[in-house]
Amino acid sequence: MLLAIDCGNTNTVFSIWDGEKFLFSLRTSTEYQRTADQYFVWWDTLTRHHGLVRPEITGVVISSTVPRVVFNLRVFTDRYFGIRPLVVGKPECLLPVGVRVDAGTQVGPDRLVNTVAGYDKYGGDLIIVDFGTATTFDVADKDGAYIGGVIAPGVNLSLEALHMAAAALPHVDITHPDHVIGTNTVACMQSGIFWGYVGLIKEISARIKQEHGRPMKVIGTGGLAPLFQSHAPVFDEFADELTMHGLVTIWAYNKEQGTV
Ligand SMILES: Nc1ncnc2c1ncn2[C@@H]1O[C@H](COP(=O)(O)OP(=O)(O)OP(=O)(O)O)[C@@H](O)[C@H]1O
Ligand SMILES: CC(C)(CO)[C@@H](O)C(=O)NCCC(=O)O
Ligand SMILES: [K+]
Repeated sequence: MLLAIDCGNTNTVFSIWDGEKFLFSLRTSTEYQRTADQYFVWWDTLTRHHGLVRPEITGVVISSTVPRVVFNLRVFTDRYFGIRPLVVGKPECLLPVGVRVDAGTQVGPDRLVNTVAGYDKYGGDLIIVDFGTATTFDVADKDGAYIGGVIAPGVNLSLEALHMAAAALPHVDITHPDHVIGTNTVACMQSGIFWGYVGLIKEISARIKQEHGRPMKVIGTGGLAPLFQSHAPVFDEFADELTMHGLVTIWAYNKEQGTV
């Protein structure tokens, strides 16, 4: 079985791929101090909970937006599975799509993985909007190459920033507000964030399409994509677990090329 690990700035997700489907996902906060042994205790408890006792892991693929966490993940996979992971962004990890950006730019591996997944599922000329710690727009060209995009603050980060910077603004959770005109502080903040992001997504997508000059499909993914899509359709499609799909695709490609 393949273990796919997606480390974001907020959360780290482990998913087990049995060759045909994902069996389940485990989510933990991203902390570079977490040791290999701590990962194992967590892993062993939760895989048992899902009915797998010491699953036989034969491959590991990692995408990490936090370079520091990779060290302990490497120790974890080496110590407990005897495996050297394939790490997206490292020179030995080949990508099935091109990357055409300014020389010397370090593209976030999650964005490359999303682009690979998007191209595999939908073909080229895509805008992939991912709601994580940041809200990112990844643009895939006709041939699937990653050609750049947009980085905006994440939804929860924006709410947190309002709370941190203004003494009278509480911590609130994102939700779909019934009205645009808020009649209390929480409703005002929820409206600002929800409708503000709807506007952001529409405006940025429209401008990307104009600049790109060819019809494009807009794909939404990440924890908060369904909330937006269900109340204010801003995507052509919602893709669940797009990053995980990309990790499996990259693993399969490297297997084909003989790099793993
Ligand atoms: N209705 C909701 N209200 C608040 N948060 C939500 C809601 N639905 C999902 N989430 C959040 O979305 C997160 C899942 O999003 P996702 O995995 O795409 O990104 P992330 O883990 O927040 O960021 P990153 O991948 O950058 O670490 C969950 O951890 C949860 O906190
Ligand atoms: C933008 C984030 C934080 C989104 O997870 C990540 O992709 C990242 O750290 N990117 C590096 C810069 C870039 O992608 O251009
Ligand atoms: K993510």
